[in-house]
Amino acid sequence: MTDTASGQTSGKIPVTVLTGYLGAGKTTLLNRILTEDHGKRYAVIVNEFGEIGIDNDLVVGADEDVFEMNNGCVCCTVRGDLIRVVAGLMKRQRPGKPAFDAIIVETTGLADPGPVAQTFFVDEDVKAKTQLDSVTALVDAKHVMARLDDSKEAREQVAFADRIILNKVDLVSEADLVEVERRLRKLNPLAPITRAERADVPLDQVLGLGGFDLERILDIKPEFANPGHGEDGHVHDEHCGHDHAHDHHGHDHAHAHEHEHAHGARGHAHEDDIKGISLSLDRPMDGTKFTAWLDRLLGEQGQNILRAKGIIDVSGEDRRLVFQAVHMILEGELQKPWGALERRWSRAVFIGRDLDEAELRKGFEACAA
Ligand SMILES: Nc1nc2c(ncn2[C@@H]2O[C@H](COP(=O)(O)OP(=O)(O)OP(=O)(O)O)[C@@H](O)[C@H]2O)c(=O)[nH]1
Repeated sequence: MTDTASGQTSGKIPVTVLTGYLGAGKTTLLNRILTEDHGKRYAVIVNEFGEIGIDNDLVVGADEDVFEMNNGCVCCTVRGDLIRVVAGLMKRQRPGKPAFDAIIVETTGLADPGPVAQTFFVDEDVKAKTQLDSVTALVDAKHVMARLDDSKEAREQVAFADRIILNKVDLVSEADLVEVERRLRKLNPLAPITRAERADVPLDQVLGLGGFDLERILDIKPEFANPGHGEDGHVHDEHCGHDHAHDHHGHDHAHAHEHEHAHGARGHAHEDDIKGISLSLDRPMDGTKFTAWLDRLLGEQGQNILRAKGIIDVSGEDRRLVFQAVHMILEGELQKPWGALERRWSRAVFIGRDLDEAELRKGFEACAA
């Protein structure tokens, strides 16, 4: 029986999983959910973007309710992590006075959402206390067509979703939107598609849907709720193992090998040729130099840069400079001031193909004031 006011079913905490490729708008939606006046308290689980923390700082109200899984990647190492984080959250709940009403999990843009959703069906403790409410996929209207061509993860995210939010409609024409919608429909005929700008969807279209459709997922992935290899307590993720012959969640062997490779790479990316590079600097940076460097970099290599994000300590400036890019589309602004006791440092993450780490590091460090 569903209690529609709370979205909860039989006292279990509803869980919403947000997926979508790098830069699609997941954090934008999350921040809307956290700032909108709905009288609910959400526990948020985010997955760190690279090896240094950035995402956590970009989520509003991050101090209190945001829990990090920073083992790199939700898909392959974090099912165990997710179980631990959820178990920890459950300990904070008190009968009669819940600490929060629902859990939102933001997955990394390179993950197949399957294993994350599966966690809510496989682990007994988690299963007893939570209920997967829905999987919502954010789609970047401008870049999604290319990603559907070249990324298996991007296709899986769309195919797996209970609801699709076609975001960034401001960046493309109506004709292109219709084309994108047709393509999404082919991959996922059932999920409602909602157009959005800055993820401005009514929240009741994302939260408390009671929409996770296990039967549909079992059609796509019959092993979903009954993994032979990942029994209770088996928290190490089985795609990462090298000794099992069966195709566990629709991942094939080639994928397992990609993982092997990627584990050695910094920032742990998924697809073989994609890597994440984390840069940091403990000295203040020259704002003008940094902006010029970033503009030039995106101009020259924007095709290959799937995603970039950073928080920069600008010399002579009390506020932190936050920048984000998806390919060549760059946004940057001065945000909240550094705290009096806070460590001021600059950090940036670039995820892309054919990136030259040494060159990037040199360019970044040359922007020191
Ligand atoms: N023009 C435009 N930009 C948008 C829209 N929605 C989000 N953005 C921008 O797109 C960039 C990526 O948005 P995020 O919300 O951080 O994307 P994300 O999916 O969380 O990204 P990852 O966590 O890196 O995978 C940011 O610079 C946003 O400001 C939109 O509707 N239109």
